[in-house]
Amino acid sequence: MTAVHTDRTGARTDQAADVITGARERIDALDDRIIGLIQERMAVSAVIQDARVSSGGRRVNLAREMEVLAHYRDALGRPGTSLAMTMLELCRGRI
Ligand SMILES: O=C(O)C(=O)C[C@]1(C(=O)O)C=C[C@@H](O)C=C1
Repeated sequence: MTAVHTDRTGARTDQAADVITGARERIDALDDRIIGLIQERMAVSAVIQDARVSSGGRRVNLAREMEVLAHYRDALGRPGTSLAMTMLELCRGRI
């Protein structure tokens, strides 16, 4: 690769392109696992919500959602709150 060439990695050298390609494969594998965990979380959340609704309760439990939001914020900072909100929307739909 010449110094001015950029391939789909955006790298300017073959060495950097190899590092990026390898790291992207790891990211793709991690994303597959993360998506699988999210789907598993959605299924567990549905069990909880169904049990609550079947018992006459409400689908949503805001006190518990505050705990979930705090958990993500404490671990990941402010963007963690946004991530948790998206996760909750995936698990219980929009409110
Ligand atoms: O923990 C519960 O009570 C749930 O229903 C699970 C869950 C969640 O996905 O974390 C989903 C909906 C509720 O509003 C709160 C939390």
